[in-house]
Amino acid sequence: MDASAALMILSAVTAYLLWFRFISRTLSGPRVWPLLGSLPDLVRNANCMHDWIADNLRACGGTYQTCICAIPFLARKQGLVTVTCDPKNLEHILKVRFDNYPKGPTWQAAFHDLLGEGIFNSDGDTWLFQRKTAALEFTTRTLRQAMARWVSRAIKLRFCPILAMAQQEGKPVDLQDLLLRLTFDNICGLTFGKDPQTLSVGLPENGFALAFDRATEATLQRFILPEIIWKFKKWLGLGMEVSLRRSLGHVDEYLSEHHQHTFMKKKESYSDEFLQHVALNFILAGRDTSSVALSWFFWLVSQNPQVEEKILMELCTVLMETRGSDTSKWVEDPLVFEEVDRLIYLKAALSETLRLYPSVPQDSKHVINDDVLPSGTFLRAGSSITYSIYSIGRMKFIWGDDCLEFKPERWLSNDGKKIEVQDSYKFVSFNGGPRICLGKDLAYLQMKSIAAAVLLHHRLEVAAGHRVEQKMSLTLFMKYGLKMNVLSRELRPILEKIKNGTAASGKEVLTSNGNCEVIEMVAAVA
Ligand code: HEM
Repeated sequence: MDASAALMILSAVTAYLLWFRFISRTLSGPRVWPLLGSLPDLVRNANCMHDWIADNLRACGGTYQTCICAIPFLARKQGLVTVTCDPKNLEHILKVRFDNYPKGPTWQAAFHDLLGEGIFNSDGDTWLFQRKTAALEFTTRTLRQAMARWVSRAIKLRFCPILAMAQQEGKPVDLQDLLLRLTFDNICGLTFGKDPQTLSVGLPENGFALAFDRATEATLQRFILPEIIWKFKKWLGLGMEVSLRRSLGHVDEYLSEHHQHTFMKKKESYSDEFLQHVALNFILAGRDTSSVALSWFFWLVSQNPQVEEKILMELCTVLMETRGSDTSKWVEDPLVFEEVDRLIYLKAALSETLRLYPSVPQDSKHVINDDVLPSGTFLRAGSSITYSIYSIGRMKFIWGDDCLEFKPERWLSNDGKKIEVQDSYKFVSFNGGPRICLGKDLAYLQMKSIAAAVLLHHRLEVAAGHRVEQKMSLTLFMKYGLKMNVLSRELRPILEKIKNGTAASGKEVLTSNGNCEVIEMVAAVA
């Protein structure tokens, strides 16, 4: 090697070391390794990513910056990542400077084959147009009634019989799988006007559901690789890209047979392809989110018997008022909307579940122009910012010292009669700002109906030896499902409690509308 080559190598190494020193100092957060950035830490914590991010955020006061790869060009181009859970920053990104923080090109490119330019995967005018059209539909009673109808039918005709059979046979069920099937059937009913009945005795496989799952999984793989690599694999037809292409073929086939959407179908100017993508976006939005929230809810309730008891006391009180004292009438039919609407404590318990186990644990946005967050953090144009919804619910500085406890009471007003309005950016499990979840009210209606029906009929306990762990995915699934034993529900002790509670306090505290008749009925039943 001659002297000039040695000098060049020495200069390159020195330049790199200076750059690395700069990067390590500028970025606060998890360790930045020479060349590999925070990649080794990321790999090491791959199985507990959400808790690892929460620990980092706790240590850094709510916001940190890191880089995936410390090589100068890559670090600048795509490696600089800001992670935050500070509600003020969230309000800034999701509302105040909404236009500066779209989903961005990386996200859109990865999801384009599956979701096209549907509402989940678009920005700017394309998104705004769909948002306005869908928002009109989501505020009508028709959609709410349709959801109530699809949910009630599936609960009565299929979900309850499957649980009753499991109870009779003494066999555990995978509740997460049943719930996924149930919410898939509901959302297909709502979107196509037809229930595919993937939740039926024998649990039949459904080609569309399987293809859809495979396509989502293959799409997620794209986020692990740099864009250029997965695009190259797609072009060559390699690895998961083959599976993605095949699955998308099946999905398209199904959609072209069933594309009678309940909304947007009236506007005949839309192309079939566009309408199919609209449908897929709604299925993705409304299926996994509600079912994983319910899985964590049933698990949390099984671990917190005092919460379960309060849910049941509220449920019995409402049913006593609406259906009388004959308890056989309580389980004949699922609850109707007016009954579901009165279950305030149940709604608080579901919100508390979503605070600790948000269905979408991390979300991210692209930075268009240089900006400074309210926390003082500088964001470079072209970088991305991740907001950790999972961490927001687990910070003492946001939710207090008891932030890790499951306490539905924190959502209630002092008299316990209504949900206390929370600062919206400390609870972003349904997102916030102009892109807030459109299905929030439908989701509560659906989740409350399902939770009420299950808890009224059954007591659930985690099957012996079953491990409840988080799966590292865009949605917070349980890695091994949720195996639960289904036991019968005995309502008598609850009714006794209502009776004694009322007698002891001498007040009508247990009637949701102060109706004295209820107290007499409780006495009669218990
Ligand atoms: C517990 C249940 C649910 C949770 C936790 C939830 C959460 C979310 C979150 C976090 C987003 C923002 C995603 C993003 O932009 O990256 C979102 C968007 C959305 N959700 Fe939900 N969702 C739920 C149920 C539903 C249901 C049942 C529907 C439809 C029937 C629905 C429809 C939508 C739509 C259309 C969007 C896109 C809004 C937009 O980009 O303008 N969601 N949801």
